[in-house]
Amino acid sequence: MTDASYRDAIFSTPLDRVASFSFDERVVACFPDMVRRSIPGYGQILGMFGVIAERHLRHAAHVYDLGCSLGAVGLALAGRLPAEAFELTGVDLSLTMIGRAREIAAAESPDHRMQFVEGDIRHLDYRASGMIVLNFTLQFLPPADRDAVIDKLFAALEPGGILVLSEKIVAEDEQENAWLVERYHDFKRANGYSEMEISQKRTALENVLVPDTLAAHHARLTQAGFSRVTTWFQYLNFASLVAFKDKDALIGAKAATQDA
Ligand SMILES: C[S@@+](CC[C@H](N)C(=O)[O-])C[C@H]1O[C@@H](n2cnc3c(N)ncnc32)[C@H](O)[C@@H]1O
Ligand SMILES: O=C(O)C(=O)C[C@]1(C(=O)O)C=C[C@@H](O)C=C1
Repeated sequence: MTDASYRDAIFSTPLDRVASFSFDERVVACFPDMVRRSIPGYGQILGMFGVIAERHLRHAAHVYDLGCSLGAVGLALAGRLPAEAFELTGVDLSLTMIGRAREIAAAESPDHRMQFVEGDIRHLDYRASGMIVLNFTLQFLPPADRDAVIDKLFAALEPGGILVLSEKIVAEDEQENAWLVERYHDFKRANGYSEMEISQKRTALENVLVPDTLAAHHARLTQAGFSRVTTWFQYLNFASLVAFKDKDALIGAKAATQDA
């Protein structure tokens, strides 16, 4: 990205009281560095969105990027697909994120049709879409609100449509989960975070980022009506799933340049 991005040092000094994590201006300023050093596989997941879209997106279809932050999903698609291939709407609760996303998209992909709107993905009137992406967003909704959002997204998807859902996850087995969390903290150490940063961020995320199990994600997506759900990526306690609206979605994947 060409934007000025600062190194994430938000939890690097001792805090008397660690406030709940929020996507405020300090987080926006260091967000690219924070996600790169905190989400295992973040860059690899982004790199696959264009590849998946090439195979499943109807020509000129509408795409939603929900909880878009600085618009990385749209930029990833724009890096791979021509301007006429899709139209994208990014939605985020944080107006600061949306403002920066608009600036970055205008600078980096001025020819692609991408708009960024402030909004709560729980209360949106969704338009028909070929692809909907939730890249590390559902985990921030209160658990009780998650089913209804996924139901709405299923209804908004066109025939042949896909939902891509990336999430921090919790393993059902307690020991397996402890191992994954410990290795995740090692991953953060290896990326330059101190013990204090790791522990204060953990406290700040309590009751803010509430992870589900992979089984719960699969069950929710299946319950909403998706015909097929596949976990296509997992790196420690971070995973990405793709949910297909229709039964024949797998054989329905098209050649990269072919129009639907
Ligand atoms: C971890 S970030 C997403 C990262 C981003 N998708 C990416 O790929 O770089 C989570 C985002 O979800 C947004 N968010 C949380 N709850 C939301 C809601 N109810 N409606 C819209 N956005 C929400 C936050 O403001 C934040 O920008
Ligand atoms: O730092 C952590 O512990 C995380 O869970 C990473 C995570 C996420 O998964 O969304 C949490 C908050 C920030 O948005 C960036 C990354």
